[in-house]
Amino acid sequence: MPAIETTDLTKQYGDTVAVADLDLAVESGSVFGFLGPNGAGKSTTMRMLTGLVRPTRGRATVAGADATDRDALRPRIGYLPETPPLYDHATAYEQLDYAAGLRDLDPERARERAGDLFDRLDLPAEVAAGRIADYSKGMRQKVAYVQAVLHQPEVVFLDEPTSGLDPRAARTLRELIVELADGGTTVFLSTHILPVVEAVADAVGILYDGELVAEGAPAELQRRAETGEARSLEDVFLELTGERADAAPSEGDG
Ligand SMILES: Nc1ncnc2c1ncn2[C@@H]1O[C@H](COP(=O)(O)OP(=O)(O)OP(=O)(O)O)[C@@H](O)[C@H]1O
Repeated sequence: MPAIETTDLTKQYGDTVAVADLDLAVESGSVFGFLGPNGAGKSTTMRMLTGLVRPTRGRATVAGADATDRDALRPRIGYLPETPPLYDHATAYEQLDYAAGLRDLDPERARERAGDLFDRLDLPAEVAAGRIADYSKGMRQKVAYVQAVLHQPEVVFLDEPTSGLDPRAARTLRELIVELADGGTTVFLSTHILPVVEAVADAVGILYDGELVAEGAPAELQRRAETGEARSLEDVFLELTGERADAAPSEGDG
C-alpha cells in the first residue's frame, strides 16, 4: 500500500482552485519530490495531507490514516512547514521537550535524539540552550527540522527544508533525508532547489496551476520530455511549467 494516496483531491478558495483533482500515490520508504512554480498549490496540498486544511472534495490517506483525522495522523506524520511553528521565548531544548510531550515520547530519549541531530546539523549545545528569539534563520530551520522528525514518523512532509541553511548544513540535511528513507520513512519533499530533488528523490511530481502535469522517476521524466540531449530536471520543469502549449506532454504514470 502506498504511504500517501490521494483521489480527486481538490481545494478551492472562492473562485481559486488551488489544487485540482489530484491523484497521487507515493510509495512507502521513498523520497517524493513535489515541484511546481510559485502558487502551484504545493503548500495547499501539504496542508491537506497533514490535516490542517479540509479538502473541498476528494480524499487522501497518509500512513493508513484518513488525512482529515488529525488524531490518527499526529503520531504517524511529521511536518516542516514553510514558516515553522517555534516559540520564540523557549530554548531549542524546551521547544523539543514540548513537541516530545505532545507525542508522548520518553523525554530523555527524545533529548538524546535531538542532541544527536543537533550534532549532525552543527547546532552547538550552547546555542540550543539559548532562546530561539536570538537564532538566525538557519538555526531556526535546524530546530524545526528536528521537531518534524523527532518522533520518527512514518511519513514526513518537508517544505523547503534547506531554506536558510549554509552549504554544509544543506548537504547534511540531504544526507538525513536519504537516511530517513533508507530507514523506511516516506519523505514528501517540496522544494524549488531542483538539484536537491535530483540528488535524493526516487519519484517526482510536478504541479502546475493546481494540476499534476508530470509524475515519475526523475530520469524517466527527463527522458519523456526529451529531445535527444541530456536534460536536467530544471529543463523538464521549465518546459512543463513554462508557456505550456495546451498540448502539454501527457503526464500520468502510464
Ligand atoms: N488561505 C488561502 N486563501 C485563499 N487563497 C489561497 C489560500 N492559500 C492558498 N491560496 C491560493 O492557492 C493557490 C496555491 O497556493 P499555494 O500556497 O498552495 O502554492 P505553492 O505552490 O505552495 O506556492 P509557493 O511555491 O509560492 O510556496 C494560490 O493561488 C494561492 O493564492
